[in-house]
Amino acid sequence: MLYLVRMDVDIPDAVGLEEADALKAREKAYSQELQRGGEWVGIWRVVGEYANYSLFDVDSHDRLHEILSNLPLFPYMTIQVTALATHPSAIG
Ligand SMILES: O=C(O)CC1=CCC(=O)O1
Repeated sequence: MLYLVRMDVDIPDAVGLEEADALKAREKAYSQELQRGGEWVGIWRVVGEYANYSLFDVDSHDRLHEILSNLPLFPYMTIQVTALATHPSAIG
């Protein structure tokens, strides 16, 4: 099942630079592990924003929720999920 996910990140100043850097490093490692495993198909920066669009290929809504809710930056994100179905004009 394919999902297009937009993540907007807003880390409050109260978190502090050191903690924010640690969270970002954990986020990167977590993301890259899931990319290597094939569930996180790709990630793109939204130009000019602290946000990304990501494509996930996972078995269930529950699995996507598990992945997203375990993101180290999850407490500081607004997340929008769009489930994708096959378009009738798609050739592949
Ligand atoms: O920087 C972001 O957009 C947040 C993020 C999600 C996965 C990752 O590595 O960074």
